[in-house]
Amino acid sequence: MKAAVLVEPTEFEIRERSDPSPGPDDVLVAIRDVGICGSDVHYYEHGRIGDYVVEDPLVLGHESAGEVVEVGENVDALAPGDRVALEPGVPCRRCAHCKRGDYHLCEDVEFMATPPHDGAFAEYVSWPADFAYKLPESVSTTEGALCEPLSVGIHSCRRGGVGTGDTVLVTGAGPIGLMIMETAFAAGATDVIVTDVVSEKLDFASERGADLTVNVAETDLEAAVEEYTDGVGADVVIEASGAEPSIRSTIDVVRRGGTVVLVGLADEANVPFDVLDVIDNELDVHGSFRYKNTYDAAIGLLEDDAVDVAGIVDFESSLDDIDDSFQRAMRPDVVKGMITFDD
Ligand SMILES: NC(=O)c1ccc[n+]([C@@H]2O[C@H](COP(=O)([O-])OP(=O)(O)OC[C@H]3O[C@@H](n4cnc5c(N)ncnc54)[C@H](O)[C@@H]3O)[C@@H](O)[C@H]2O)c1
Ligand SMILES: C[C@@H](O)[C@H](N)C(=O)O
Repeated sequence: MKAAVLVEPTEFEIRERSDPSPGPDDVLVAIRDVGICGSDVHYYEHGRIGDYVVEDPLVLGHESAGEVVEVGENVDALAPGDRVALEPGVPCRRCAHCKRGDYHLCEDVEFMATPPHDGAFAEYVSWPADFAYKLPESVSTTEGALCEPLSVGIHSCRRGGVGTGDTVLVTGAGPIGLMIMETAFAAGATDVIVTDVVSEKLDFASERGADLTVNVAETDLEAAVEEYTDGVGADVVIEASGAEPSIRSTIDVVRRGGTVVLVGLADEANVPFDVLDVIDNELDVHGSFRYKNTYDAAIGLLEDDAVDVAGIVDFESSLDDIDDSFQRAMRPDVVKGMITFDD
């Protein structure tokens, strides 16, 4: 099979690799669509994210979906021809975190495209069948692949307890912020405010239903939220930019007794946070790391047309054009690029 292998920062090689063969509990999937995520771009540009360093040639891509072409002998739930979305993180299933149900916190998780584990920019992937979710007829493999960022949105809204009638502030209008907005509306939020520093991103968020957008490079966020919420503040603030000023601003714009969810990964681990504000205003501050038990929910939301994920795709390209696609995905006005494979 063909696979796009990152051999050096900013250098892919299309290499011929042997087809993977599924184990007894696995399915072999012919990949159809893979999204280009910000973390793929980061590995492409810098060859590392924090302590995760690309030391050997690595196949990137963890937002994927395709068609089952072979199943292992123990697999009953899926059959060749089924279209599936692949949940990219497979936990050990045995540790204390897995056993208490927090499998996304497993320290031995094998996550696609996180060194040393290969991802899905390849013609075939063999994957545990219980981390491959069958797509109904009405859900495309593009949407199946985008169940991954949608899952980040679902998990963060669950962490924030987003509910009916809430005003939710989402900071950052990248793919993750947009997926959080989609999920917040589906969870019953009536008002979603979105921030960014790029006006095109905010225009796009408005087109997709944001009730208020704030360009924080030009406008005072606290004043804008105060005006919009009659001085109360947002019920839930979900930080999805990773920008330090944005992280710091979250506790200034959430209402007393409200909830802050931190999703964006700051470049610096030490971001000043006024703990007295947290205590005095009785804030709930949650981290949100990847997701657990979200794929069935994501597919259900897509089947019900309760969310739109395909609308964030700016371009589709082939595996052979992966270098150009990554260069294009790095442009600040681009939200999502996809690599697609022929049937
Ligand atoms: N916790 C998790 O599980 C998880 C999962 C996926 C991504 N992430 C992180 O979430 C963040 C968002 O991911 P993404 O793929 O959408 O990234 P992205 O870079 O595409 O989007 C971030 C957006 O934030 C905007 N921004 C920059 N400074 C800002 C500021 N001061 N205020 C408001 N917006 C600002 C940018 O213009 C951009 O549109 C990243 O930090 C990413 O690493 C976390
Ligand atoms: C969750 C996923 O989208 C993220 N990029 C990660 O690697 O953790």
